[in-house]
Amino acid sequence: MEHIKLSIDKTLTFVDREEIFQYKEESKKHLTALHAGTGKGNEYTGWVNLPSQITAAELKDIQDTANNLKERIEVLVVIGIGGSYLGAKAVNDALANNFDMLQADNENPLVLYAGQNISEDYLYELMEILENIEFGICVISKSGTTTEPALAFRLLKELLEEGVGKEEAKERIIAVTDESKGALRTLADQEGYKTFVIPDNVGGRFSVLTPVGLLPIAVAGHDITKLVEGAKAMQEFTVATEFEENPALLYAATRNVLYSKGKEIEILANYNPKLHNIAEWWKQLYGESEGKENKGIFPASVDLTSDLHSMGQYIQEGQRNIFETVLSIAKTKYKVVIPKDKDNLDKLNFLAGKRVDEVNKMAELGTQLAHVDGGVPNIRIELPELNEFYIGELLYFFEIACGVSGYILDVNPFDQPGVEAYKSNMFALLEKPGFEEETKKIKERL
Ligand SMILES: O=P(O)(O)OC[C@H]1O[C@](O)(CO)[C@@H](O)[C@@H]1O
Repeated sequence: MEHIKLSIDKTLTFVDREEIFQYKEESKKHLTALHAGTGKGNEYTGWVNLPSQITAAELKDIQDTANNLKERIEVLVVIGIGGSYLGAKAVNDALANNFDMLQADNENPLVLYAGQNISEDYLYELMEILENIEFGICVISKSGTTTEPALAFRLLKELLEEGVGKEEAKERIIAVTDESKGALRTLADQEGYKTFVIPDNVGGRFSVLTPVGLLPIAVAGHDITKLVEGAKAMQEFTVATEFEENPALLYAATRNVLYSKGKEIEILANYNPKLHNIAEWWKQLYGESEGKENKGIFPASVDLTSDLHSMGQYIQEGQRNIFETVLSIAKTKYKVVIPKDKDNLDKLNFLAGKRVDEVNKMAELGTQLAHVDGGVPNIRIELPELNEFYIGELLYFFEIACGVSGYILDVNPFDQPGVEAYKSNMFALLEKPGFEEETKKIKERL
């Protein structure tokens, strides 16, 4: 079976293979600890075996719920923030037609997102559109108490109930949350919504292969069974494969060696706009997992070749504290051949007869060589093609590599204590009951 491929060859003018290979035993130990649940933050390692544990009955329940929604609605609004929406958006955008919104014959509901910001204009414009559309809501929050999604849900629930009545709204609202805790669980039980559970031992950023990601992906019409199969294939591959050929262990080790040499920023680059939100998901995964105790690689991303005309200058000649990881798709879905032009005013006839993808691939190779020459080590990840199976492999690959990498860095990759600071300031400023002391203190600083 073909898998996604990792190449570290273009880091080897910056680091020795031996420096990477010295992590062989350590990274294997960390992989074992993740599977055995014996490492730091082990109460949140339930995602490690998710792909092999998810049952056909669970997938069917998700698919049936998606099918039921599809019969009632034209738009599904996924309400969630961070890990409660980024995975679904990443997969949906990777697999959808680039111009999905304009496709009149789309038989699947359009998936939109809310609760991932607190912009009044965003919510106003969304509600304005939804007023004339048959819509449903999938509200997702593991804690069930996060302000952004709770606020959006309060508004959209009211809009939906006003539009179709409380009974029909109940059929169109699905809640994904904790089994027993949190305000969303209480509300969902009280209102009688269909619910799915985010397991206690799976943190938000590792939850894409639970109903958090799978339900919105199924509603958008993508094959969740194939997605899980891909993740399972990568789970098995990473367990069975020796370090030298193991993409996850090699990626974790290589990025840590680069980091130890001052390469503090990793840029995830793609050459296909459909992968833009894979990078957004990846940024939360690595940023929240590793950025703590004053340590961690800063995860950034670019869309190429677009950003070669904006960020390209910096990557080529700016501070030499970056390395790049390139996501490449071997085979396109469609074929577009460049035509010959009799006047050739644009001087592009030398490309006539070639596929657009050949140009894209040469841009990719040329950029990689230029960046390496400019002092930017390059890692390359190749997907044979963009489909559910290989996206599933990619998601699991990044997750398991993240766990190993976090352990090499010697942090707990599964907590995110730093996220609370802004929340407590915001509540103090908004004078939330219970924050009286904080309110007094923060007001003195203004
Ligand atoms: O699903 P929840 O509990 O609403 O959390 C959403 C996001 O907020 C965070 O907890 C950070 O505040 C992320 O880790 C998480 O993905």
